[in-house]
Amino acid sequence: MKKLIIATKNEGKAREFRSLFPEGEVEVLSLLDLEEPLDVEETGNTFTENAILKAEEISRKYQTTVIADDSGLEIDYLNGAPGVYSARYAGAEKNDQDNINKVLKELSGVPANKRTARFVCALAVSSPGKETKTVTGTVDGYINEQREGNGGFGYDPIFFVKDKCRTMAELTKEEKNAISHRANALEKLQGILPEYI
Ligand SMILES: O=c1nc[nH]c2c1ncn2[C@H]1C[C@H](O)[C@@H](COP(=O)(O)OP(=O)(O)OP(=O)(O)O)O1
Ligand SMILES: [Mg+2]
Repeated sequence: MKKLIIATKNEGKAREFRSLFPEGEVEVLSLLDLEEPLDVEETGNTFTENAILKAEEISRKYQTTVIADDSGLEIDYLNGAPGVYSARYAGAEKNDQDNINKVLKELSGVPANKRTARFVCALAVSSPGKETKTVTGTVDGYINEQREGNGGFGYDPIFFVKDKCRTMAELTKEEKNAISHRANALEKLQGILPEYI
């Protein structure tokens, strides 16, 4: 079976990638399945730059095809923050609950029509001896007043999906996979992926 490493230490992302690839066709591993994985520093100014950094470094180390995902939340009222700092918004320990609390505090009292936001996902695919390619996917929504739902990960409990009238955390796995920024980006990658795996 073809093997693909997803250059992530985020269990939520790894779970979604496993379910986005048809079972039995591609074996999807993440850095959480490997011993002593590298920690790639995210020094880029954009999601795309960070995805390239992660994909190329991990692909070089394991000499195999790697997809990296750099993603996050852009809130218009905060001029695009937390953006590339989404994971470390409330501090270096990358705590989802602290990050959510910080966003809710910053948007406290802000009316519904000014709470527009989007999730962005940049994917980079890298393979030894091949040119790295990137794609980006997005999904639009609003920042909810409080947490709702237990599904997903990260900022999902406060991300109200425009087209679903529920938060991302209230959607089933299948519903999220049908509309998410990650699924949207992966769809764009499908056409070129066979050249890499
Ligand atoms: O579908 C999503 N639903 C909710 N939140 C999400 C989603 N997708 C990204 N996010 C948030 C989580 C984290 O705060 C940041 C990603 O940061 P990002 O650096 O790309 O990932 P990470 O550090 O958790 O793992 P890694 O770099 O090992 O892939 O955006
Ligand atoms: Mg990261």
